[in-house]
Amino acid sequence: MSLLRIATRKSPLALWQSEHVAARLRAAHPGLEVALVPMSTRGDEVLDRSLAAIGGKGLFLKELELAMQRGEADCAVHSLKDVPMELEPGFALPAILERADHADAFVSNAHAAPAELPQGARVGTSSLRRHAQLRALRPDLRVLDLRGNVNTRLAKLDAGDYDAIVLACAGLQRLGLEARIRMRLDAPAWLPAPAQGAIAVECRDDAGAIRVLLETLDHASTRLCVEAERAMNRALHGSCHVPVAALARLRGDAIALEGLVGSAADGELVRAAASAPAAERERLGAELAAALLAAGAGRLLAAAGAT
Ligand SMILES: NCc1[nH]cc(CCC(=O)O)c1CC(=O)O
Repeated sequence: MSLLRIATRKSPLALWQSEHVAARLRAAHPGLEVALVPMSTRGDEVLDRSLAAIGGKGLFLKELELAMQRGEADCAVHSLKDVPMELEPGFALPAILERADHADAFVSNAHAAPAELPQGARVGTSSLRRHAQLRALRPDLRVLDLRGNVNTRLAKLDAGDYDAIVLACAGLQRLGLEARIRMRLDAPAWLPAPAQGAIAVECRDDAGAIRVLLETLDHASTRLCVEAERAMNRALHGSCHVPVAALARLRGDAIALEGLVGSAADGELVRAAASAPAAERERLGAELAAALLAAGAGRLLAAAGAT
């Protein structure tokens, strides 16, 4: 193979991530030519309706998968947290890159932390997971919808539409916007989306040579952790537009997994944590999901329309 074509969304973050994968591939495979194929997806175009209403986050992948099926691209780069728990049949994720910062970021021009927001302040996020955790911290906050790419969301904050917003640290760091982070929102009090901060590369599962090439970028310990997080998420509902958070960390040969299910309506959070040998990460994820359900998470998921 001499040319590898990477299908990518066109947002600045998606382009950064795809350029990053391209640079890593060029470094690992001298002589390989790598080109980006930027594409628009329905998830990027339809901004006036919620993602759930237009079919969930899989919409960000669909067009890229069609391009691979048509033979117009060899692989596609995604934020793993946007990849559905069940991949489309015929596709594989041969590379999960080393995870960047997994945490969420509190971003505000006037306030240094959620605790310092005035009573009834307006906080922007369209994530049920962030919404529920914000309401758990501060039931008085007014959580308002906020869609669009990272730069668009920051522009809306700067225009005064919100007193604060919550974004992923990883996205801000990749875009050179780390200075916008006022406070990291981190475990155990605050949990990220399953697989947040990890970049994944998808290809057709029948693309043997491409798979082998992409596998050179795979980061084993990141994969162990995000597979545990995704197993938990999969056992809870099967989609990704739900108030579910998870964080797995490797401690020697064991994985420590924390998870929560929340309610955006009233800020109730159901939490659980467990550890297991890394080899048993799928079982660990399923068992943590069962523990969350036993603690009442099913009612919160049903209320969020996830079941
Ligand atoms: N929902 C969009 C999205 N998908 C991945 C990231 C951040 C990068 C990552 O998690 O690797 C973001 C932006 C955000 O949540 O602020």
